[in-house]
Amino acid sequence: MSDELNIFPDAEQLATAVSAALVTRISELQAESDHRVVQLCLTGGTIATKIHRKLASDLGSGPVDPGRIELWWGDERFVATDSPDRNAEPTIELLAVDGLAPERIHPMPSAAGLTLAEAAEAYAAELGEVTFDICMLGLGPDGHIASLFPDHPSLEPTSATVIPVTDSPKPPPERISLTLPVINSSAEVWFLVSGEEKAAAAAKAYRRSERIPGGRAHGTVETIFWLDEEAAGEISD
Ligand SMILES: O=C1O[C@H](COP(=O)(O)O)[C@@H](O)[C@H](O)[C@H]1O
Repeated sequence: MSDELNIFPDAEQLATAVSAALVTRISELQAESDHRVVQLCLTGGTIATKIHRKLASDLGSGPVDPGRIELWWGDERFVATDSPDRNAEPTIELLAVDGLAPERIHPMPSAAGLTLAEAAEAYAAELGEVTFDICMLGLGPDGHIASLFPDHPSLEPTSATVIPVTDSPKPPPERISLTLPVINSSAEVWFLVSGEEKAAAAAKAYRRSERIPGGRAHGTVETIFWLDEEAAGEISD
């Protein structure tokens, strides 16, 4: 298990680099065999949205076969499907790349018909035994990843892969989240962090401080920190 740290001058350059690196990594994995489907878990958040914008054009014009990518989400806000607060739907709209297979796109359920607990169970059933090749994680200034918050019941040890989250300290209060065991079963975890307000959390995550959720997440093969200079401001090697 190894760590890599990549720092870029600003959020724009960070987003460009992450998108390009994703395209490279996905195409390497797909080159393993004609049938290789890449399991990619996306995150919500500000820097992720910038990356998805770049990815929309990079995926459509590069060596990747979009039909052999399976898309999952690390967390979701349990609100209406058309709410701007959702993580998945705005991303799916952005990533309208020819060739992406609709049956391989797995947004978490929205608040439409199911209770929060039922929605979490439904996503766990959909996910089954899937292991992510790459799990992307945003990081909050408080050190949260997905919808796992510090000093909050969402972080209690569990054998579940997906949990309902209530009383989220960050609105909206009801969410669905992958848990640490499933995140940490990913081959690669990529942290995406931008902005000065996240510098302390980024340093703690990089130092693997158990005090924040971000410090407890890692890949089984590799953990890559993608930061801009502001977010990297408190990391000293
Ligand atoms: O609420 C959330 O926040 C985090 C971080 O978002 P950011 O806007 O501070 O970058 C994100 O990773 C998570 O998916 C999202 O639901």
